Amino acid sequence: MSDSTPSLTTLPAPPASLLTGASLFLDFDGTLAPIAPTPDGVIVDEELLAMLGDLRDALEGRLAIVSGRSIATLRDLGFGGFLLAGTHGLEFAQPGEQVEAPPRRPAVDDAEAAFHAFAHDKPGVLVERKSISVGLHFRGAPQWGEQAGELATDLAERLGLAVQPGKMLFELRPGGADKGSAVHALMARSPMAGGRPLFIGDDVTDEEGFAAAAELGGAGILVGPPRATLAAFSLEQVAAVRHYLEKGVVRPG
Ligand SMILES: O=P(O)(O)OC[C@H]1O[C@H](O[C@H]2O[C@H](CO)[C@@H](O)[C@H](O)[C@H]2O)[C@H](O)[C@@H](O)[C@@H]1O
Repeated sequence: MSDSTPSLTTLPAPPASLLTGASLFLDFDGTLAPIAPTPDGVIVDEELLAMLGDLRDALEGRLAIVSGRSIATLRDLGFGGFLLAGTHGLEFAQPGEQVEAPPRRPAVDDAEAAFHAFAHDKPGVLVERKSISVGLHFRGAPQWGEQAGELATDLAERLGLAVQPGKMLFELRPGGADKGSAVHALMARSPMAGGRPLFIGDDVTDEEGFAAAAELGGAGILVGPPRATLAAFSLEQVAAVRHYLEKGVVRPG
């Protein structure tokens, strides 16, 4: 995050005019889909995919999904036709093309084994195996959150991995990238180059995306209640994001 002073006041809603000429970066969980009790409890409906497809066309291709999910999972969820940045900026893929990603490190397997050892006698604690990272979820058993965080921090130090905090979640992944670096990388090439970056997200991992969008002359839109943020605008919830994005879709007739 940059040194700018974060704001705790309620931010204004984004004007629809921001969508004109935008290069749009969309987070997934908590932004395009409401938070569900478990990672695989999320549903992506056909209507959302169709609306995003229309919006991408209206923006001449300048729409990317930038998520903490792996690209394999984003494709399974139905986003195969979109430009994707996965695993918090570590993976990239153009529609239908191979994923550009670092290999899965043995250290991530070691972390996964340690997470399983921690979770096995704690109902509600869940290990999420991802392509090049691993998550420890405690949404189903919040009382274990503090210990989960201590374990993740300790493992990160011992195994040379980065801790990525999330919503009721700690992930371990290789460092060296974040959603901000993903925005910079994508803005340097087609189809995202040339537009004004607009990053919409809800989680702490989206703050680097807000910062990068602002650095490049655009803005961030925070989804959810006020908090310390580098976003300039806010939308209350997922339904409001969808309503806002629909304003950018040009339909014949
Ligand atoms: O960058 P995002 O697209 O927001 O992804 C961040 C993480 O989202 C997922 O976990 C979160 O959503 C789950 C489903 O709603 C919820 O059960 C969990 O508590 C949240 O932390 C996903 O499972 C992670 O892999 C993503 O990194």
